[in-house]
Amino acid sequence: MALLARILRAWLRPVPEQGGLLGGGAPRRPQPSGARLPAGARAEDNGAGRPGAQPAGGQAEGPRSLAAMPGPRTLANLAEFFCRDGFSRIHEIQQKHTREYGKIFKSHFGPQFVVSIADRDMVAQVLRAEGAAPQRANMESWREYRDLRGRAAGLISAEGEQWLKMRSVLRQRILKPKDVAIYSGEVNQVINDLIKRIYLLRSQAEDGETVTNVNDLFFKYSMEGVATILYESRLGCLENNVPQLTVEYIEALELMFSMFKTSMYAGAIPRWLRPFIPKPWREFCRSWDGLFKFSQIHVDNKLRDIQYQMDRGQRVSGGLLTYLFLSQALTLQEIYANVTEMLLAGVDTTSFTLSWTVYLLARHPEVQQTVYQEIVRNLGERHVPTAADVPKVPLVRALLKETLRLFPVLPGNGRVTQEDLVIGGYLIPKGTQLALCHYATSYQDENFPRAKEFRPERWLRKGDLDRVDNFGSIPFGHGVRSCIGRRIAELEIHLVVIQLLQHFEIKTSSQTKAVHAKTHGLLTPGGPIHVRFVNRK
Ligand code: HEM
Repeated sequence: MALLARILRAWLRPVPEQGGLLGGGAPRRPQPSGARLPAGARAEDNGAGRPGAQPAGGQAEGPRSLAAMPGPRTLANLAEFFCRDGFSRIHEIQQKHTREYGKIFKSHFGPQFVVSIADRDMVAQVLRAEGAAPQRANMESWREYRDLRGRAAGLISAEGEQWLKMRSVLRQRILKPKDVAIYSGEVNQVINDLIKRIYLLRSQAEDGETVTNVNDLFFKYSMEGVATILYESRLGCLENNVPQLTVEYIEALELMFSMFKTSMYAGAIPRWLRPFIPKPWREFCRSWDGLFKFSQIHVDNKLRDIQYQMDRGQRVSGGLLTYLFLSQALTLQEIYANVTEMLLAGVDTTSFTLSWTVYLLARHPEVQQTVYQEIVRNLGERHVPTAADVPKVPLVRALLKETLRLFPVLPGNGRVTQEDLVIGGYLIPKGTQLALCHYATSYQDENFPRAKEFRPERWLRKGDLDRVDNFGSIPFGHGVRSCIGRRIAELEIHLVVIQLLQHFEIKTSSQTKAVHAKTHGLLTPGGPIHVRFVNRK
């Protein structure tokens, strides 16, 4: 009974705990910074508020306190997640709560306290106000693992000065389109293997055309593509017999992603409960061990190659890893950590986006035909594209933007406020965890007319002065802490979409089912996607 009472107390009282992959829902107890609070504003949170509540302290003007902010009640929220499988519907819950409580609302998830924002202009306000080293979420569990094993933090888990130093090194090689354009050749080799694999899988299908699980196919493509750039070597993911080391890595990655669901539960479990519920933390560590081991082996292999060339007085040149070694701007431990975290961040995100793209193309033949015609008109039927060709096919870029608007792999992003902010009329104290709900904003008609419809052309610029950037859809985040792998992902997706459409017409098959998105940290297709790859005449 005493234990039960302790658990309930922990659930119902906000205390700091751990975050998800890139910050969705990491908790932080609001830290009132009294000196900066306007009179009448209370920083502490007293439970669920009511829409339209009066400002605290009886003042008619000035920002309202968090106590006045509406939001679901703690127990109702718990029931939503634990009894109604809310973990797989986080994106829908964003929309539901926005309808019920408005575009800014608060929620408790066990010991976690989060202010959610589902308004384009408020999101812009938060992101434009951020300082030199924004904090996405409380990455306590990630850092705890790294301290336990004596490992360094990478870009995702590092903060402050340490993050700033690593970001300024890495940004020099992969942040701009021209930095990654040099990888077109390597990416095209991977695409070549992918297309061969599609021919093979088709030949094994009864109708000679259907591929029954494009999710799996694109997972292998993305892993091979990202690793080609990060490790400067091939892994063999698209071969018939995938090397054992890669198989082990995929297992660790799968464990990590099944862990996101588990770690979301774990995020609500205080550390002192671990002896009673040990599995989530044990698996979290086991999975990180596997991911680090894999990266370390590949990084060490490359390091040996470089050393070998240097010992023979040969000129050494190469990509990202070679640059990191030669510049010595990062320690070896930091290189391991960054490559590990980038691979983790880069594989599923890219592969789920590709799966959604192909699904949408199969479901919308008229859109597919328009994109194909643009490719043929501007690049030809057989030309193997490079990064330099992508601006000639604006519809391909628009296709990716529209896919990510409808299915943003990370349906929400996070920030921990670094100073007191007034947002939507509420005073948000420094240290508050914000959830930026860009799944919800992506589906608001005021941001995107006929928002539910798949219309890539909405992203086409009408003239040189026209900017279609829209804070309603920011699938790669925004600002100095935005996705550092964005240009890599775009290169991999743009080039493969062009080549897929040059080779095949993508059609639904009798086995293609409507696929519902599920969130387990990432927005994934809820089941395998089947499509037919029909030869172009
Ligand atoms: C379609 C593919 C991808 C999507 C939608 C995506 C999305 C995101 C988002 C939303 C963030 C958080 C940004 C913010 O807080 O403002 C992020 C961060 C990050 N992403 Fe990506 N990402 C993708 C691909 C990649 C790839 C290919 C890599 C690496 C090769 C990568 C590496 C990272 C890293 C390291 C961070 C943390 C950056 C930092 O904290 O400084 N991502 N990504």
